[in-house]
Amino acid sequence: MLVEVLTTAGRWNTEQPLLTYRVPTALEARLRRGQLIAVPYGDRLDEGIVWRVLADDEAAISLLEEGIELRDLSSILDETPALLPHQLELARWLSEYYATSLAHTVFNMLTPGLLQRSRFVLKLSQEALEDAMRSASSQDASLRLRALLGLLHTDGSLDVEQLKKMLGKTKAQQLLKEIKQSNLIVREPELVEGRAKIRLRRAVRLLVKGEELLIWREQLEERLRHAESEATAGSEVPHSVSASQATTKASANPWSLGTTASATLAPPVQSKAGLIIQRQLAALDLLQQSLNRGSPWTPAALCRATDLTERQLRQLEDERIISIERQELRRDPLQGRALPASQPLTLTQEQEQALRAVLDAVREGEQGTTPKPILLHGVTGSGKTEIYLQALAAIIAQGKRGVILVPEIALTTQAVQRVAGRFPDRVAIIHSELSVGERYDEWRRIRAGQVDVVIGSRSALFAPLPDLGLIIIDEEHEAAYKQSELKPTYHAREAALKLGEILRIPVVLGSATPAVESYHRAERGRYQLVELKGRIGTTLPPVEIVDLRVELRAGHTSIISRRLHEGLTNVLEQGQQAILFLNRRGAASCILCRDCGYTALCEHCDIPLTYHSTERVLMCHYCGAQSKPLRYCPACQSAEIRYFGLGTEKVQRTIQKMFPEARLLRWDRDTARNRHAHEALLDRFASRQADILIGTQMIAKGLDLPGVTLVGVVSADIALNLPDYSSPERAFTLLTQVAGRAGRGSEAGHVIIQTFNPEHFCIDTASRHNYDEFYRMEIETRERYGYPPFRQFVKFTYSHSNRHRCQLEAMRFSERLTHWINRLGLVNTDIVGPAPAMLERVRNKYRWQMIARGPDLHRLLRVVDAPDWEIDIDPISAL
Ligand SMILES: Nc1ncnc2c1ncn2[C@@H]1O[C@H](COP(=O)(O)OP(=O)(O)OP(=O)(O)O)[C@@H](O)[C@H]1O
Ligand SMILES: [Zn+2]
Repeated sequence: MLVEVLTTAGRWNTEQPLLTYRVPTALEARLRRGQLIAVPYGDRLDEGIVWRVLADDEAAISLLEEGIELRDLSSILDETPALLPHQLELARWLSEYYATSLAHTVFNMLTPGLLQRSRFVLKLSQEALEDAMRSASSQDASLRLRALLGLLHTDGSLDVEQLKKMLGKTKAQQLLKEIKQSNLIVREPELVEGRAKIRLRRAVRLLVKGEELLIWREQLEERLRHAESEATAGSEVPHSVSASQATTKASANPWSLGTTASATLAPPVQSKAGLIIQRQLAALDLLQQSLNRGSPWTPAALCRATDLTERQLRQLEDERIISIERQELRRDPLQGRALPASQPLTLTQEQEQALRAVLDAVREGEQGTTPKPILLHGVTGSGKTEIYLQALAAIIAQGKRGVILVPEIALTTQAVQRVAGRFPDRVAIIHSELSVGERYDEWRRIRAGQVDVVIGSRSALFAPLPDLGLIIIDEEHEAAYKQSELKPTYHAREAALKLGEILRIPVVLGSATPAVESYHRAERGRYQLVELKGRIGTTLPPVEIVDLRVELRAGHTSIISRRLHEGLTNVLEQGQQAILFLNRRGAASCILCRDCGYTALCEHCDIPLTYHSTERVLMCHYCGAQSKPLRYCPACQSAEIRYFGLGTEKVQRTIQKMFPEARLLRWDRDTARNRHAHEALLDRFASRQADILIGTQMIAKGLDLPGVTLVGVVSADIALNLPDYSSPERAFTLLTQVAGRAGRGSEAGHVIIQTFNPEHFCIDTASRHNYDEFYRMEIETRERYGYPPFRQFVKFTYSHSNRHRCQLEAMRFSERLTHWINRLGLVNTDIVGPAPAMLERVRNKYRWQMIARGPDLHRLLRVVDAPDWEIDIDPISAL
């Protein structure tokens, strides 16, 4: 039997051929696709993954004919495959579509820290082991070699890298040469375990049970009485805790408090020997109680609780009453989180229909046709989550399992609570803020089939969940589903669609504001569109637009308009809650006329220009065109041209001054650095310990807080003015989602949007919660300018510490691309740029980029060889 293996050897970022190895007969029966194995590679040992198992005849013969000698694989590192067959198939697609080497793609699908490192160790040779005396006193050995021999005698082995560190490179080389000549030490290749490890801890286990335990206890008690009578000859025999008392009435057990303080309840024991026996009895009681509790005692904790020393505890081990062993300690990311159990709700008619659509699609797949993905377009608060939960419950009842992807930030908050509360103990979580160990433990639970649902961020798609029957992507429009910097630059939605195709299972894409691209696909019939048009038991909140130009003209210069001030006053008086939202991204970069709302746009791209203060130019970050900064507004001649920017801190200060009594909570990247901080902030606001929440785009995501009746958007404009073709979509989505946080409870809510651009179609349509109208206008623009989804984009980025070199390489590369476009005869395909990236200088490196646009760029990608360039395929933004 032969196997094709992807190995960790060599450079992952260039395509490596699959290596073929022979399978030793002893391993044949155990070998599976997707298993991690050790293989010889040169004189090293490397880790690999079984890509394909080949029958002898077909492959071996042709290889033998070519005169290729095959080596045996060394061992199976893990019996349970790390990737399932459908995931290997997904990997193949990802690797092709996102132009990333197969090895790189596959190894990046594994849980972090899993892969083992290859190294060499020095060990004593057989000869040296057999004749230790002679080897140690070997005449012709140098002093160093003798010292090393001594070390190996005590330690067994030494890492060659370690030796180099100890001696320095040259001396180590000399010594290694000497080693080679002597036959006392051998150099062996080895693999070292990765960072992901099982956490073990020592635990005390009760070996005897029932009747046998009672007998033991009686014997101990007998010994206790004996010890006592010896110590206090003539006095009354003290009686200690009796067995029946301890087991039947746990609450009355004086030891159940885990301290010896309550020992005074029984007559005091006098002798030292008696005391030890009494403490041992207490330890038995505690162990017996913990049997039904599930969490075992560590020896240290048991000793602390009973005042036994470890030696005294070990006496029980010697007598074979207990054993002290190593047990796995699971690192549970949900530990300590309140997860209120939830029951299925009675669905509304709309929800019922949506659920039926999903389950029909499941059935279709079972009957052998690939079901269409479902785009679940439901307004904010229409109860999409409940549909997901019931769809999952239905497939679980059929013995299948499901994955639900949610935006990163939502993972730390409500989504997890809802899912974990519905399927207690049957949910695993995967996201980037978990520690390597937590992820590893969750990953193994998933792989072992111990969970029915995996909830996670984009990489959760790669968890080896068996019997996958349904994939749900909540908030499918979210940018976080795209991996932009690291290879492969995949979009989780696209990967999920591919998995759905491979497995013939439905993929449900849910959103109140579907990506323009997704809606377009639904229109063209690639997805089945299912809509939820109304909220449950309430209506969408009315949205009021405040024209900041009018405010200014009336002499009101505060960042909080009079209407918003009024709204906040009301909320505070009624004891309700408000959210104030502002978008800080790209702050201080857009140019705006405060009189007429004019923004400077590139004349070639219809995209807002960015001001570069160092060079004092306005620049289009899409095509690179530059122009002089403006002093007067070209539209109304006003001198009120401003660079707009505003931070959460400033808003907080202003609000605090206006409402000194109000309890404010600020939620942004500075106040919530990790998931615990997010949880804490959310808990505080949800439990009404604050009145007003001020935050950036983070707070727009999926929060369901019934106490919130007012949502204020401090400035809608920055979101509109990012120099990117996708910025209208982002602005609309953001405004609609933020507005959707108001009035979700029993009290009616409303929304106030402050803007200098009240007529802007994004603001206008968002204020009417009108997705369809927004979509019509946006798709028309996209078509007119050939933006996605009408053409594919690929973004190429180059960085270099020298600005000139960076620019030069960018120019050269752009010429090469253009050359290839012509050679290949790619129609309707061109290059925009090169231009400096939005953030031109990052960590002391200049960045230049360009965008290739065309109906299908894969032919181009196959011929360009640009290992030094970052290549983002289907970027979510042109910035
Ligand atoms: N059938 C039902 N009966 C009663 N209440 C329901 C029902 N379905 C959902 N709800 C409640 O309606 C509220 C909104 O639901 P949910 O948070 O799922 O909305 P959503 O569609 O995900 O919204 P968003 O897109 O804004 O996140 C929740 O508090 C939920 O408990
Ligand atoms: Zn331009």
